[in-house]
Amino acid sequence: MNSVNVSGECGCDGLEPSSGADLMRVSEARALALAQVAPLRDGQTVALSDALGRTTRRDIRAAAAMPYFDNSAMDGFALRCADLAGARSLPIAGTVAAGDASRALPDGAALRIYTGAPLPVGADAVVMVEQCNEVGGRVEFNLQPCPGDNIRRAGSDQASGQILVPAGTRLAPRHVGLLAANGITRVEVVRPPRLAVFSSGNEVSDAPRAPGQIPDANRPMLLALAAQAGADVTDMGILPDDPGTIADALDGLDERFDLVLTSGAVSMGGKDNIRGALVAAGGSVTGWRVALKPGKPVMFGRLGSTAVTGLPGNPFAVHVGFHLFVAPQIARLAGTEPAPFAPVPARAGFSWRRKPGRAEVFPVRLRGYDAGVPILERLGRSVSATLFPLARADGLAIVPAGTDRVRPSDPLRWQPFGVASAAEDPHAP
Ligand SMILES: Nc1nc2c(c(=O)[nH]1)N[C@H]1C(S)=C(S)[C@@H](COP(=O)(O)OP(=O)(O)OC[C@H]3O[C@@H](n4cnc5c(N)ncnc54)[C@H](O)[C@@H]3O)O[C@H]1N2
Ligand code: MOO
Repeated sequence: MNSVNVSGECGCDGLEPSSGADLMRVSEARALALAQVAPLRDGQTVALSDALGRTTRRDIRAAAAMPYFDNSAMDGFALRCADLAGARSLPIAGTVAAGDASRALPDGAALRIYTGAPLPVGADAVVMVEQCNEVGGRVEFNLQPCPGDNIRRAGSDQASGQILVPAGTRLAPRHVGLLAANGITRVEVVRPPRLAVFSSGNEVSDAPRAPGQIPDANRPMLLALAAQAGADVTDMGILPDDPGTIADALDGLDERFDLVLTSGAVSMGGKDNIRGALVAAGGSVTGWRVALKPGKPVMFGRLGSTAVTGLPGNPFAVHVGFHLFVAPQIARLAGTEPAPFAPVPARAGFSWRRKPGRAEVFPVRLRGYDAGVPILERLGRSVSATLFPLARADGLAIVPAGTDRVRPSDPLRWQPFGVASAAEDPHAP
């Protein structure tokens, strides 16, 4: 891991270019990114309707066994199996629907019952309506039921006191559903990490007019990525290429934010001021430059107790840096286990000769499946300044630093963005 001295203690400014040999490996950089943050301690209680994407602070336990009461799994007829001995039909004594109070099953009779209705006291089976004929106030059964048929027993899903959702879970719609099913309307969650997003560069503008100016791609993208990852995001605008102004903007941010994100001005150019400005603001640079393409000049640092992550300016490098380093930082702050990057196995559907030395992340499209394994097509030409190939990708794939060649059907690992659009899985139901 390379730690960049920017304090001046060695008599230099510590910002000289370093050789390729001291680039951090991606795994080292990720560990360093995570070391800049610690799980937040403060919690808050929110309504279940506001809990999506928030992280549970404690185990949430079931207050009662579920289902609450014995009930019917089908629309049909509830009966006592023994009453059918020697008979094929029973008189219908009435109807019990979901929402009705529990009632008793008269001796030698059946009750019409609907799904979810409480099982009548004395009944021991439900026969589906499809397996019955109703004739003049009686029901004829086309099969001999067994005790327990089509009954959902009280407590058969979960016991009282059982953990429904463990601490450290980022709440997804399925968790919201389970908690709602248990009558839970408020949950204790971790305060969302407060995250500040800056862009930088004299050329970057929200309303480009002058020649040489370009629209800001990184700030809107980072705000969207961070919000999706569960952070409480603040748009801090665009910093000019001026070290003093950047240092002033960073000064004091540690009191307001858990993580500060910048993009641009972290490489070798005369205007690449972020590292120096962080030090001038009283912070420190804990690592810089990763053997990663795109995203080599990434900087990790701290300002008081706040992590400062400096992503490069090139927009695709920003996207990649977010997934590899910032998403894990947000997860750790929020108290969840950071997910591994690109854990899904796939195979190449392309050939590619490349210069080894840096791990490379590239946009891919799912072309199809071979015996259930995704076959990926590589998009774009490894240009980190463009988002165009990324926008039509199904995910990101990664090759290790030593890879100089990828042949068709070579194994790869990838990170799908969600449901892939194009390909049909022959193994799909
Ligand atoms: N001599 C070297 N030059 C460069 C190196 C190197 O190692 N030695 N690294 C290259 C790599 S890799 C990258 S990535 C870039 C990153 O440089 P910076 O982080 O300093 O970024 P900038 O120079 O400020 O900007 C790079 C590029 O991105 C555009 N940009 C910046 N911010 C935005 C934004 N918010 N929205 C859209 N586009 C943005 C900027 O205009 C530049 O074109 O450095 C290489 N150079
Ligand atoms: O990080 Mo740069 O984007 O490798 O070109």
